Amino acid sequence: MPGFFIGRVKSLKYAVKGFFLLLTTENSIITQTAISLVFVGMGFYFKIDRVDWALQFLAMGLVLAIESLNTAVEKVCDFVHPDYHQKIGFIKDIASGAVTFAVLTAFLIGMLIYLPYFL
Ligand SMILES: Nc1ncnc2c1ncn2[C@@H]1O[C@H](COP(=O)(O)OP(=O)(O)OP(=O)(O)O)[C@@H](O)[C@H]1O
Repeated sequence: MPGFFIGRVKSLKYAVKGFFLLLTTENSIITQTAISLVFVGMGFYFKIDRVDWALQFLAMGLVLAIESLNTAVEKVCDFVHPDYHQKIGFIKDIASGAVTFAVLTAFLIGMLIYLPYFL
């Protein structure tokens, strides 16, 4: 049983390490984080309500999580096959497509929250 808990703590340690690696080394994640912070600022400026904060954080988390997985897929592709290959291109394209789903969802949530303030 103690082995189970030691294993979980170690997994958490690696997860936190990966979190900081993404935030400090990956330009796409740094950019998405900066955009998220702009929306946090907008949330304070327009005094959005609790549900809108929750939806906004959900949208930000969704985009950052999918973008992080996309980065991992790109790294695996580049590691296993650094040269050009049609299948690698296809895999990278559909991984980016997953990011597009998340970004479109976040865009719709952003519109629903902020559009009324501009009308
Ligand atoms: N080895 C490859 N073989 C075939 N096509 C590739 C290969 N590498 C990249 N591509 C094509 O180029 C696109 C961009 O790939 P790339 O790895 O540069 O990602 P990116 O979107 O520019 O991400 P990042 O800016 O985070 O590196 C892919 O979606 C794919 O269409």
